[in-house]
Amino acid sequence: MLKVAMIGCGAICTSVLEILKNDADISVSCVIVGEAFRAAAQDTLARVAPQAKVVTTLAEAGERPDLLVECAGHSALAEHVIPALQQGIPCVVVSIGALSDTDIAAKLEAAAREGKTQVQLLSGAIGGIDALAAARIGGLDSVVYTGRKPANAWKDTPADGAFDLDALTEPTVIFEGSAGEAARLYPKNANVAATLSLAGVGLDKTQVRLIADPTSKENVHHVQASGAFGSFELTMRGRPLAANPKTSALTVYSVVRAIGNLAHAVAI
Ligand SMILES: NC(=O)C1=CN([C@@H]2O[C@H](COP(=O)(O)OP(=O)(O)OC[C@H]3O[C@@H](n4cnc5c(N)ncnc54)[C@H](OP(=O)(O)O)[C@@H]3O)[C@@H](O)[C@H]2O)C=CC1
Ligand SMILES: O=C([O-])CC(=O)C(=O)O
Repeated sequence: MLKVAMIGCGAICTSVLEILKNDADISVSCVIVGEAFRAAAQDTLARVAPQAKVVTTLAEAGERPDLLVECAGHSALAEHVIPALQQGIPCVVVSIGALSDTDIAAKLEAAAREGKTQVQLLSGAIGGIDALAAARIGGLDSVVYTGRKPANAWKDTPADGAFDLDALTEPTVIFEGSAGEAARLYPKNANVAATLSLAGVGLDKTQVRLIADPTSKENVHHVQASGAFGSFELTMRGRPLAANPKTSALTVYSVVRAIGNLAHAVAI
């Protein structure tokens, strides 16, 4: 039985817990939340993971998990993931854009080395990371990423104000630049851009375009990569989660897959 601690009790975590409650090989022992979120998290866990404690730090849980799963936000890496790695607890994370801060990226790697363990950067809402990371070994020439989401997915971002999102009638480019800049400006919407960069040509060289599309009901991720291996082009049309239109449902399944691969006898 794999004992799992989770960080964040939002859209991804709740959907992950709903799926995991039927898996006899996995037990979620605690969910780490911010102090202000304790009561709401208790209500959620009563429904989807009654055995799990609500805590604000891993230390408060009083027991060591086999795995720490981050599905909270960029700040959770410094706050919870780095200390856990230092203690030798393996971690999987979805807030990959946090690594656009080179200080956090360096501390994450140093912590995993110190704890003689590993942090796995999950593919989340995007596919093809296996192909891209393999292609990088032969040498990549370019990676171009376009992220297109419905207009409401850009609420409470720098695009909200710079553009009148409610009044858009056609697809509108709200950002064009490097993946590093996209990840910093859009921490809840450009984790895919960061993931593609880290697997590919890096945060500065990965070209990113972000589009608010009032005609779309999907989160559409388009990637073009070329290099010594040849080239590929990929389009993912992700269904957004009802609880958070910024997040594609595939992110949930990516987390469940990663946990299952560590818990089950056969991994795929
Ligand atoms: N790799 C990928 O493809 C994707 C990655 N993501 C990442 O996953 C994150 C979570 O997504 P989602 O579940 O949809 O978002 P939600 O906003 O629905 O839930 C996130 C929850 O985590 C909490 N939280 C944030 N920071 C911390 C922290 N440091 N410690 C404890 N709790 C924290 C939030 O609290 P509060 O609201 O108070 O901040 C919120 O309750 C996104 O922010 C993004 O970084 C999302 C989609 C795709
Ligand atoms: O879930 C998605 O479609 C992608 C996303 O939010 C991100 O890249 O941060």
